[in-house]
Amino acid sequence: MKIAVDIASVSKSYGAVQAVRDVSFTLRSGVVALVGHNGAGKTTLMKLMLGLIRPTAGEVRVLGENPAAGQFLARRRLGYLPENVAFNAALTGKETLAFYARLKREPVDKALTLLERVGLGSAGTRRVGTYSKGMRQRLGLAQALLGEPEVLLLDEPTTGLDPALRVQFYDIIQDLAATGATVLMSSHALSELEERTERVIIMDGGRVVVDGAIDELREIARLPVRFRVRPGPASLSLPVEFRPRAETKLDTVEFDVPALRKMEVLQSLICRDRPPTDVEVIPPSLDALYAHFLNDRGHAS
Ligand SMILES: Nc1ncnc2c1ncn2[C@@H]1O[C@H](COP(=O)(O)OP(=O)(O)OP(=O)(O)O)[C@@H](O)[C@H]1O
Repeated sequence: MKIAVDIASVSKSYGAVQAVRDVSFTLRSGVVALVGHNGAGKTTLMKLMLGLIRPTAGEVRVLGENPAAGQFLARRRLGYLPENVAFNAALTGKETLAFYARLKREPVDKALTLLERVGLGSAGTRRVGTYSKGMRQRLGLAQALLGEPEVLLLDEPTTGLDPALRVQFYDIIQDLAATGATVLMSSHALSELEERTERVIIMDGGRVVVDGAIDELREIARLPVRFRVRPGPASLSLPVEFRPRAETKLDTVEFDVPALRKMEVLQSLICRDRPPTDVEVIPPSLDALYAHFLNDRGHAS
């Protein structure tokens, strides 16, 4: 699989502010989440990939080219949805998309089919000034999808979308990733990323704190796993070290077990004379992993 984005020892300072510090990673096809507190450097990294700003040190390559070079031919193969989409309120959705299609030298007819794809088909003739925030966000996504980009950079794309639209949004980007595209999205909505990204890059203070698949992050963090046991008619006696959590529901018992002892505890539960009627083993969530990696660095989560 070819490398679509190559960030090599990249730093970016704005005067005294070090927004990005010695960051290196590569992106191939698939969906990658870029997460971190406000000001962690996520947007700055995306702007570097777009060639809107130049690195203070290091090298950025997107689709084999330097995006800040005068003739960045790969620009047409890039899509970008900024954090705050701003459109001309006087234009209709169709006119807006046609305008961006011409800028990107894409056929306008084909571009307009994207309005259907993001669920704005019937609102295409309405002026953007009358759109809700979610509708503007979807128009922004349609603009970013122009020309079936090979690299799609999305800055907090699901802000303002209701739960049904979020599901639709993830379906669209997963379809695109399935065709071999690279999708990098920054987000604060960790719980919805968990099932939908193959890899997570956590940033803090301009640096990459950890980078990997969620299971790899779990492996590194070694946070306890949660057991949720339905004892059934038999009462559940637990070793003292596994004290039930206070908020346990009436018919279930929940307790935390060190990751390395998961199988041993599971086996001891199942091999009882009267085993529980149900056992759920819940791995640490992305929220918990995020708090763990950032707390390690002396932050409150
Ligand atoms: N044009 C600029 N001039 C000066 N400082 C800037 C500029 N752009 C960003 N910064 C600073 O660089 C740091 C990183 O900002 P950036 O916008 O990349 O963070 P972020 O992770 O995208 O944050 P958020 O989640 O709030 O969008 C912040 O301290 C920010 O104030």
